[in-house]
Amino acid sequence: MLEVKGPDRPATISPDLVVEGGRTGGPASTVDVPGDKSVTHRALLAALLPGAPHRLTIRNANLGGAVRALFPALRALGLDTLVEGDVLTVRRAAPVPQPVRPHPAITRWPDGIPYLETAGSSAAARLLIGVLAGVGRGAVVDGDEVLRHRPMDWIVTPLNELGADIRYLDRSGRLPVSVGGRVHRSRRVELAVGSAQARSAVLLGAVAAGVPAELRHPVRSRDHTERMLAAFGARLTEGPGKVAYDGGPCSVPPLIDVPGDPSLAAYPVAAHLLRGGGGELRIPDVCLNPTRTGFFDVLRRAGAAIDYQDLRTTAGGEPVGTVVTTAGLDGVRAVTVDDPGTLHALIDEVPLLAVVAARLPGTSRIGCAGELRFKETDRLVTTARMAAAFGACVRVEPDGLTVNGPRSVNGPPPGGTAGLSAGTVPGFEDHRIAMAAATLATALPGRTTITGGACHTTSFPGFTAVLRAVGATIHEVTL
Ligand SMILES: O=C(O)C1=C[C@@H](OP(=O)(O)O)[C@@H](O)[C@H](O)C1
Ligand SMILES: C=C(OP(=O)(O)O)C(=O)O
Repeated sequence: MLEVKGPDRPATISPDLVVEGGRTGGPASTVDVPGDKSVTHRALLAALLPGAPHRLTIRNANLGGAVRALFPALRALGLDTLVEGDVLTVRRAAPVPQPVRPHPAITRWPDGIPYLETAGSSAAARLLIGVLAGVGRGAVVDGDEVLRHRPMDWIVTPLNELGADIRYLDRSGRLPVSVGGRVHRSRRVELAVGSAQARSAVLLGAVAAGVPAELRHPVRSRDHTERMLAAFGARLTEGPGKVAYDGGPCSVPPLIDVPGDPSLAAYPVAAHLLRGGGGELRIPDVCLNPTRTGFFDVLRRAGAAIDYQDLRTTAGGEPVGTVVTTAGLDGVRAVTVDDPGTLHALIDEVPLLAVVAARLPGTSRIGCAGELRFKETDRLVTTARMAAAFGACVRVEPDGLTVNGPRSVNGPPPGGTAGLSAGTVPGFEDHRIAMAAATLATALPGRTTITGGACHTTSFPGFTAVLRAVGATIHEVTL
């Protein structure tokens, strides 16, 4: 029996998701997905950079739980957030203190600095710590019970090398931390992990402080921070394995447009491919930054009909276009991810890629994925357990997953289920696991219940509506 490592998952707190699979209606030929979560986080935090406008408007914002997790912390720092449709406005306002989340070992919190807490969002906490260290604003940064188990030394060690004074208030390497001092030493720092959150936190710290720095990194993972800062006028030089900042100024514009989230577009694309039967699906205005398109690129290389059209570049420096997919997996081969760059370009899509791979003939291998053990759950283990509940054969390796699909070299029969069946499947209160399960379930005849599956709102508000638009029958069950 596989164990889910890390913190005990909370008892299911989200409603279940129920999918009546195999009953596809007439799918829409075009669907939209929300704005990108990573770009929205960065745009929001830009409001804390020196010289940021008094009023910052973010259009097409992702308004899922992970982004909203930043609102109370920003409010405590004197920035109010106003949501109108998918437009997010950040304005200066009187600070509103954030209530302290009880902690089993801390009864007295540091005096005189605000307590900031970003619920379960690690991107929010890590990037916030970087910006605070850069602007020299003291604060306590904390998270929920799950986030308190995720590694923070990835950012604390390099930021302290640059002169910040970030201290662990309980366990070493974990939240909560106090942020003090200020980035002031110009250094070359080596990042231990490929995490884009780590690189972004340190880069934001250096740029917010106006202190030159060179960051050596093992993988060029998502580079939205670099693109955004460059669009703001920061002078960054990039080379293999490094990014350098010269200490010069940058200026935050009053309006930031967020492109569609490719990690979210992956679900309707996968549902459409799994459903089969031809027919074209178009998803416009998706961020096609190559550090994010790994899911599509890997499947394209394996023979899936996925195309990019209407390509252009936004003012923020992000490539954007329409993702066009033709339904069906006929002739698509097993997939292989064996380099860190590709893995990081699909890091949040690994659970989804694994369930798609369970429908591909032969053995698929997703490697270089050790960092997935430090997400909301150990996603190598939770992916395997979720997939096993459908009857899929997914093996956890030290650094990834091996997925055994059906044997036939000709692929599964059209509309066949490759030995997978609907049933009750754990969602582990992890949005990526729950959404991958729901997507596979759309293609399997019968009813699948994903326990706690409605946690998809963390990153994908409107997930059920988008799946319905591509023909799925899906609803939430509130007990
Ligand atoms: O930089 C970001 O916004 C993110 C980077 C990734 O995490 P890591 O960079 O830690 O791999 C990703 O999993 C997360 O959803 C968002
Ligand atoms: C891992 C994720 O986010 P974070 O690391 O910011 O919690 C995610 O959205 O899948």
